[in-house]
Amino acid sequence: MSESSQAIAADRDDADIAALKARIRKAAEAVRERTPMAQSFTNFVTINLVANAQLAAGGAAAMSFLPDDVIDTATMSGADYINVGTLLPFYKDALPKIARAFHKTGHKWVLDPVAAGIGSTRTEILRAFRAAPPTIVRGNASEIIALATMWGLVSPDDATRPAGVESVDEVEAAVEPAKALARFLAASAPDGEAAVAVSGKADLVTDGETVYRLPGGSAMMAKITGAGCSLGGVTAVCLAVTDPLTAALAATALYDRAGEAAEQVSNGPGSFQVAFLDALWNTTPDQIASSEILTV
Ligand SMILES: Nc1ncnc2c1ncn2[C@@H]1O[C@H](COP(=O)(O)OP(=O)(O)OP(=O)(O)O)[C@@H](O)[C@H]1O
Ligand SMILES: Cc1ncsc1CCO
Ligand SMILES: [Mg+2]
Repeated sequence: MSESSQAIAADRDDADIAALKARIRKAAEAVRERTPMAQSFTNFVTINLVANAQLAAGGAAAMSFLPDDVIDTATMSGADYINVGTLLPFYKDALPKIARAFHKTGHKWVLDPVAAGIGSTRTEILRAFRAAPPTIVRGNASEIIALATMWGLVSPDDATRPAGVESVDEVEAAVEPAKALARFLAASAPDGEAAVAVSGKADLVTDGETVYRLPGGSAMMAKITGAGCSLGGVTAVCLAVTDPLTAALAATALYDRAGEAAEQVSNGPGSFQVAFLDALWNTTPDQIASSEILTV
């Protein structure tokens, strides 16, 4: 590329990021104004943190494990959240049933594929979601790699090993799987829009075309359980008011800023979790929208 075309491309990138930040600000303001409800079918370990984080971020929460409850309430829920962290045998029927109902009506939902790759029940459930996919997948790097591999979107390599609930891969290793996953989700979405968010030291969000990187956060976020699970729930709150890419970016940026603020005023995991909820509450749409977003 010549120097002048490089400069034109850089200007276009700057304009795209500015437009995206305007959408993020509008979404963050809409969450505060409208208190959108995002219903969750989530794991037992972190269910309380998920609900509290959704409230602190400006949304409303409702938890259920009954397909009829979840499917009926979807009409009141701006977007749903499904997290497969702790599974029971009946989920094998319940979760695909819920996903199919959402698919039929075009209801938007966020999936956290916790521990993707571990156990035949979890694998069966995650495989079933391929035919009725979510709008956003949010996970750590290992989970994103495992899900994209399971769905046949990237070729298997040694990264298909079970990952547990903690990531054993760097965010960078998940770039191509995340893009492939986002393109697959977009192709299945009624309006052609979807996103994938990969959390870690530096977070990554993609719509399948562009890869956005969001630096920041706090290492203490990995020392409490459920920073990732609750980020999924807050992403669903944002998805209730905006498009998938903007929702994933807004929630990710909010978590990075809130993590930094909480680290400043806490002195261990217990006080960090409390300070983190306060920080979710106190982080402004302006701070969220001013977050650094890189496309290189
Ligand atoms: N080392 C780190 N530095 C900065 N931020 C981090 C770090 N590790 C995690 N985070 C942040 O913590 C949040 C959760 O990410 P993480 O990758 O730990 O999710 P997870 O593994 O799914 O968590 P869990 O399953 O416990 O809910 C994200 O907002 C991410 O940016
Ligand atoms: C610790 C743990 N085990 C199953 S789900 C969960 C929460 C973090 O993913
Ligand atoms: Mg997780």
